[in-house]
Amino acid sequence: MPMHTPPVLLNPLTNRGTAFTAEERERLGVVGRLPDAVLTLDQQAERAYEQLREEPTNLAKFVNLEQLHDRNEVLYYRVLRDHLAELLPVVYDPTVGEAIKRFSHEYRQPRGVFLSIDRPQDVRRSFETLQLHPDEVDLVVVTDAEEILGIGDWGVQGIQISVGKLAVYTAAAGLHPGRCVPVVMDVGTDNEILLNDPLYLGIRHSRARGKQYDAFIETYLETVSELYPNALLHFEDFGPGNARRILEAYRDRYRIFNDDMQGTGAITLAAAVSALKVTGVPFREQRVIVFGAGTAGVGIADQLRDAMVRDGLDAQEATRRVWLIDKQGLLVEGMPDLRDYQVPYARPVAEVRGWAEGGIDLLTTVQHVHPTILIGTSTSPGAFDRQVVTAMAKGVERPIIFPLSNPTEKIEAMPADLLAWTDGKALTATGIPVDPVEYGGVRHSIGQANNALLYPGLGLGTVVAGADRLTAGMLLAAAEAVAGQVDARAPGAPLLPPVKNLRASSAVVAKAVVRAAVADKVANRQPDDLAQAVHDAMWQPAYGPLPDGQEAST
Ligand SMILES: NC(=O)C1=CN([C@@H]2O[C@H](COP(=O)(O)OP(=O)(O)OC[C@H]3O[C@@H](n4cnc5c(N)ncnc54)[C@H](O)[C@@H]3O)[C@@H](O)[C@H]2O)C=CC1
Ligand SMILES: CC(=O)C(=O)O
Ligand SMILES: [Mg+2]
Repeated sequence: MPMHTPPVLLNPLTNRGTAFTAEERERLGVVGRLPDAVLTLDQQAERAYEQLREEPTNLAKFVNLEQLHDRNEVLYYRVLRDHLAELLPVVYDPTVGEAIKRFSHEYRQPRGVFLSIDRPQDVRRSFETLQLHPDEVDLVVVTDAEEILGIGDWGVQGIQISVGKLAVYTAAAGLHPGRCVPVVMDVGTDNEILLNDPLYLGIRHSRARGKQYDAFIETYLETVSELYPNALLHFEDFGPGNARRILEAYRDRYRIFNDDMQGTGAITLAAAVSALKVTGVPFREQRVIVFGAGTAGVGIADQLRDAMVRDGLDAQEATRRVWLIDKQGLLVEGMPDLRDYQVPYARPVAEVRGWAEGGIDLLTTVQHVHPTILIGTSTSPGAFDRQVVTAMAKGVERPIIFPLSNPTEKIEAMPADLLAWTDGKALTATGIPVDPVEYGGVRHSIGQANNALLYPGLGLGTVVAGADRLTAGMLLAAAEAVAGQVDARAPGAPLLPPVKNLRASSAVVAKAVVRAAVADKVANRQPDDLAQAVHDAMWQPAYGPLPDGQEAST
């Protein structure tokens, strides 16, 4: 018989390692299987952090933290919570992009659920292996990895974005890690690097599309919502065609959320609300250019357009104040390659006649439109260059410029350049974390307009309300709650709350979301004491009493 290791030490949700007391070691049958000393969680956290600091690169830190995650979840989240601003860029954006590219080579052990399009009959039993009851799951994050961050198709390796998004939900908003499930739908990959890599761990064929793909999505949604009827179903980093199609087809039937469209739209709206408090110019007078008209770009366009409608414009007037640019240039009516979701924003031919021969580029559009807001969701690094930015600054006193592409190597412009080119006037926020910038004797803190600053509180609010659906009202409430936490009018102040306050910020967002869910009549719970209910729902990384039934295991 092989040597036995007690399961309590192997399960990261139960393992406490050297923090098990003598009495617990006795009770759990692990006597003699740990060194003698009994450490506190704080001591363990100090040691884990020390080990982490010795790692030479962010990728090595990522691997170190994942191994800790696989050994002891409480300790992992304690370290993450205590050093959130420092470690969020390691477990999430931008390092997670690097980890996704390296997944098959850095692989240590599985985490999450791996669904294969070649075996749709296994979807149900794959989830059943988790042995979770219908009321034991709050959240399922799934990706098909077609458009991971700005780095494209990474096949099965995209599981790490589901894991990373969930780490943020727990660290930032206290979603219980044992009630959250990361999933990858492996539908094949068109990435030749992966298909030709002998160590690639996913299915070795091109991406399934059409009927087979659609049936797989349907199977997924039916199965997960039947097994876990209360769970929020979060979709991440699907390709532009599928992301929107899935949300629109199923948003009325299932409790689904597309983070790249809805979360990004809402955090960008929050940053814009904050910036307009500085400029004093209302939404109905904004002129917006969105550069990169894909999942995130059009999600943002929709949110900003809706803000203009709330500010008094009719839908058509509002749409006319948003200019979308994609690979072919400014999107103009009648272009043969427009995607269906881009069509409403395409400009009339008459408007742009004489602007340019052929495609109309960003600079030309800026020179004609005099935008007040410029958004980057293009994955095109450096696209907001000095010429574009100075042209924009000629037409507006305080240019609002959000280069949102991730990871770092994809960003349209760095804030230091934006501030230098506009003599410190730019109001900016970025998708990646950026250090403060000194300019003109002012220290400018740069808000992180990343959906991670919003979706944790949104998810927590949805869970606390027991909401049947995630409504537009809940998204708007989340955006307003984020914006309400900052006053960007002081020189150099950020447009968004800092990451180090994310836990408190998420609680504020969650309360606003519960109120909106009640107002939208989708809430199944309406707590009398909302602040307490949100606080109680937030899982803390601490060793409580051992759960009932956790006895010596063989
Ligand atoms: N800050 C945040 O919270 C978020 C940021 N993003 C970032 O936005 C970027 C786009 O992501 P998705 O919208 O999901 O991808 P997507 O693939 O749906 O959209 C990208 C769009 O940019 C266009 N594009 C590519 N090169 C271009 C160029 N040179 N000029 C103009 N347009 C160009 C593509 O044709 C496509 O329509 C990524 O870098 C992603 O990391 C996405 C979601 C959230
Ligand atoms: C932040 C995020 O969701 C993205 O870049 O895709
Ligand atoms: Mg994403």
